Amino acid sequence: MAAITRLAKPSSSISYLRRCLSTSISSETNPLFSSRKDPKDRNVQWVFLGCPGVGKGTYASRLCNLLGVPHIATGDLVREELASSGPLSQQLSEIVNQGKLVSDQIIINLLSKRLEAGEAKGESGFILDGFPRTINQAEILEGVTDIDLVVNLKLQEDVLLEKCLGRRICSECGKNFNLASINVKGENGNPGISMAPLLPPAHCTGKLITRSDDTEAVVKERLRVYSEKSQPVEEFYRSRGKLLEFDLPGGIPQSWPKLLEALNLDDYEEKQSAAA
Ligand SMILES: Nc1ncnc2c1ncn2[C@@H]1O[C@H](COP(=O)(O)OP(=O)(O)O)[C@@H](O)[C@H]1O
Repeated sequence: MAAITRLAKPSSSISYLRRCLSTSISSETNPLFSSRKDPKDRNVQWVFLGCPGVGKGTYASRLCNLLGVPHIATGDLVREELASSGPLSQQLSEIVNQGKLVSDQIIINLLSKRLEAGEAKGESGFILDGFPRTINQAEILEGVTDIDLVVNLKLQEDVLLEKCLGRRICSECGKNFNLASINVKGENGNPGISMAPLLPPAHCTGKLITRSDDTEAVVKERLRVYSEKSQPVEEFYRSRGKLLEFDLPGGIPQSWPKLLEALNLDDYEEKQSAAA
């Protein structure tokens, strides 16, 4: 990922990226494109798409543990910046708490810093969660590196809202839990869905917090913004033959094995646990 990190350092990273990308230098001679390695010689470069509350973070982080790649969630980068009370903090808090998207420029800068830090630690490959979220971000990413696969997680909208409202985070260990108990009956040929709550262990129970943007009004706005700005990103990757659609059949116990199967990783998990 040297390309993105090197490109995005200047504060005007997007216009800088655009300038670089519009040059007609070939990929062999342009060092900006040196990260376009043969997929055989590097770890996976995947993207997770899906509406707020669908479980991108849960499944992306599990896959990252399995595949040994970093889980890079731009929402986490935004929240870290918010918590740091740095110069961007106030501006970001207003945007996030209205359910709007942060500017592409700020996101690219946060992502670049994260990739640069990872590169310094010798990280290779990634699963991106929550990026790209606009066509502009998708084009920028496409311009600097190869994405092998895009997983599009899907759940019906009423379930998404319940899941966001039930979401809790342990303020000490940072783990995510969910208090919602979902039981939707099948209707009009659509299958029903059940998801058991993901309850915290006793030592986290008294330390649970709710994200400030997980209120009903803000979640509804985030869902609206997703369909306006991020659904076109699904089409962007679909038309490039990279999109894997995955309808979650239930909670983690039902969905995780099916997801591994869809990714042809069911054998991989068995081999990994046998080797552990
Ligand atoms: N790629 C991005 N582009 C613009 N804004 C982003 C991006 N990623 C995260 N954000 C901001 O951070 C907030 C939280 O992101 P995230 O944790 O991914 O939420 P969600 O649960 O809505 O998927 C978003 O509502 C948005 O304001």
